Amino acid sequence: MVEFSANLGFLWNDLPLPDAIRKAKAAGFAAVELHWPYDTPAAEVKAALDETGLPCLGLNTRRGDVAGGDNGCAAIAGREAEAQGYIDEALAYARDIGAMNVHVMAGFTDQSADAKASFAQNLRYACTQAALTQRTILIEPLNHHDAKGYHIATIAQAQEALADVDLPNLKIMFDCYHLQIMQGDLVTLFKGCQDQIGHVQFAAVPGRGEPDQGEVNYPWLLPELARLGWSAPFGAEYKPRGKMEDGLSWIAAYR
Ligand SMILES: O=C(O)[C@@H](O)C(=O)CO
Ligand SMILES: [Mg+2]
Repeated sequence: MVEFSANLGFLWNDLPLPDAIRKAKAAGFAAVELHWPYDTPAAEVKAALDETGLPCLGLNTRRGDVAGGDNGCAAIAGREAEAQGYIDEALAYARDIGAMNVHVMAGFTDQSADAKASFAQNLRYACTQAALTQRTILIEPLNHHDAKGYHIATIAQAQEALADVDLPNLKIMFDCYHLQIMQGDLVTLFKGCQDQIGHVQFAAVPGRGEPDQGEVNYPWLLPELARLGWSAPFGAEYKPRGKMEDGLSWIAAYR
């Protein structure tokens, strides 16, 4: 059966994280994943995970100065100390709550050789630290409408970064929403990098709402990716169009 992970960066994000975890459990999700949980003590998140029995699949490194336009800084030359501080923080939080993946946010760059070198240096650091506790580091191509100028926007760019680093615990976050916008042909794209994928996410295109309308036929696509071998929960990373609970009927198409 296809299972889902509730991305609590978008779902129930008006609630304290422990309550959002309980809501995800009650709605039938098999896991949760987080964006930036740092305002909530890890012990509170861990207690809610233990209470519900839900695993947390991952969380992101901090983005830096968001009001100033940052979206991560791991590929910004000259900010390595800051980036590595965010990596340490994220890995410590992940360890405390038992999350196995940390998504390292690259930031906006000119994709110069310096940016690529800085990204590789920071990712090597992240992977080496993550390996000490058998964790995986993720990088995610983001689409050029929502995140214009983000360091990686395609699978080829992510694969180039993986090749530069060449460590087995660096994987790709395959977000169908971003990749449909940037590349399309999602099944072929998935097959071309399947062994390099660490997590799969999805949302409607366009609009990023519930995955029940738009360009991508998810009730066909997600079972197809499962048939091809993807067995972990798919990350429901969408922005509810209306009231959160009213939008959950999309799940019925998979039951
Ligand atoms: O797709 C996204 O935006 C997320 O997966 C994320 O981690 C933040 O950019
Ligand atoms: Mg995503």
